[in-house]
Amino acid sequence: MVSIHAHDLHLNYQVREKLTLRPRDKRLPQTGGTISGTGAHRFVTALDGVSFELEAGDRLGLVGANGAGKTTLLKVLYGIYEPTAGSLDIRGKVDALFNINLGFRPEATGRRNILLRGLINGWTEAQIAERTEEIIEFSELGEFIDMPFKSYSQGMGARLAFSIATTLDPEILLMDEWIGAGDASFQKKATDRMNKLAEKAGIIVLASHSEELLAKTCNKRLELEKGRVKAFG
Ligand SMILES: Nc1ncnc2c1ncn2[C@@H]1O[C@H](COP(=O)(O)OP(=O)(O)OP(=O)(O)O)[C@@H](O)[C@H]1O
Repeated sequence: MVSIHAHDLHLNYQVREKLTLRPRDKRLPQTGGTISGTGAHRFVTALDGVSFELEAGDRLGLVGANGAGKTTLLKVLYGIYEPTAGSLDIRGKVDALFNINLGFRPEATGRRNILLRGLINGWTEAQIAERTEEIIEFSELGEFIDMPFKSYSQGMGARLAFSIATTLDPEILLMDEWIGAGDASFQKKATDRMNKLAEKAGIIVLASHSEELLAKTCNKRLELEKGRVKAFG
């Protein structure tokens, strides 16, 4: 059974800076985490005691102002960053759709990128071959699937990335504001597919600034403010 249990997660980024004689600006920033320390020991606290639990079927919407910590939390859940403190227990295979173009070869065709992307995600060639037609069909890219990825528009890239990431049955899918790139008809299809995925006992975590999208897609909401949980429910 898939689940995510996060308890009191902290994440500090260390930011090395040259020493300057400039006085520090004492104004509190409106956006971003909390800055502390000086010189080579400056830190940004991006996550500050974040706790929540998700079970199979949950679709969590992550909200918060710019710099509130949404992307950082997704990266901690994906294992890119180790939390500075706190505990994280994840059951299930995690896939992520962060930057749409990340992991795509611009010179390779869409079809070849399906194979490469699938291999990176740990699928066998046979598994990928079995699903390739379904991926192409869902993406509605038609003949463009045999054109190089660099000839795609942003929305076309988003269609392909989403189709690959969701066709290979992820157990836990993390997404960062990707969906805005798709047009209205694709967003509708994508929302239906995410609902089906979540019904198949998966977990979806989606960071977005669109309340409308989150209301359509998610059953839970976690609001971050300066790295702290402002509301969860
Ligand atoms: N690599 C990094 N080094 C230092 N600080 C960082 C780094 N990445 C993010 N931060 C800081 O961590 C805090 C949280 O950033 P994060 O990208 O998680 O915010 P976000 O909620 O995703 O914002 P947005 O809505 O703008 O995408 C910010 O204060 C940011 O300045």
